[in-house]
Amino acid sequence: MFGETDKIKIRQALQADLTPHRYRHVLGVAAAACRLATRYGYDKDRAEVAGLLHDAAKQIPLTEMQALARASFGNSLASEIMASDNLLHGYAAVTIARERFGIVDEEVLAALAHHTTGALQMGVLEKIIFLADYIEVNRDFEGVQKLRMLAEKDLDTAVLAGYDSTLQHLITAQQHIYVGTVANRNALLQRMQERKRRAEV
Ligand SMILES: Nc1ncnc2c1ncn2[C@@H]1O[C@H](COP(=O)(O)OP(=O)(O)O)[C@@H](O)[C@H]1O
Repeated sequence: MFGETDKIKIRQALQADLTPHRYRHVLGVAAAACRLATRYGYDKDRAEVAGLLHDAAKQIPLTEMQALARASFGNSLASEIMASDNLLHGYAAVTIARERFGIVDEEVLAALAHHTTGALQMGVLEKIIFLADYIEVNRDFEGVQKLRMLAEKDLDTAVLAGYDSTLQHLITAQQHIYVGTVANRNALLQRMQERKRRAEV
């Protein structure tokens, strides 16, 4: 479990390492994660720590990110993830959390790893951090208000809308799409549809 001292130590380290803009975003994600934890009955301290650390590797050069990710995941990550700082920084943050801050909480570590790509199956904290990253107070993009509203109503519906928003953005910007995200989005959609069908019979 995490106490105030742990959180202060993490905040100080991040403030020293990140740009003011990135640090503000990190504080926003931690605050949004706390609110979602309260809403969905999850431990607030664990949500706050995961929110604080999700971008701990964001400003590290790609080659260092790759070494950090290898320290926790070996050669198990898709080559597309390994080649992109956008996709890799969450996986690299796992090693920073473990080695620099002594974090062993598997749910916190999974939430860091999957906050950009999502995963085929995500637990509550993974969903909270994935969403908090979109809806934190400093974010301003088309559709953010709808995402904030959905996040209050239903976690899965909001995560699905988060995936869709990123995919739509990448298509509009004519950017490469890592297909793992599409598979993760489809797996969630299928589980939601099965749950709905079961509720109807
Ligand atoms: N499937 C994907 N394929 C390619 N780029 C992606 C994919 N998913 C997310 N991204 C991009 O990765 C970047 C980092 O996203 P994210 O980690 O959610 O934000 P942040 O690091 O600001 O918290 C964004 O520019 C996003 O568009």
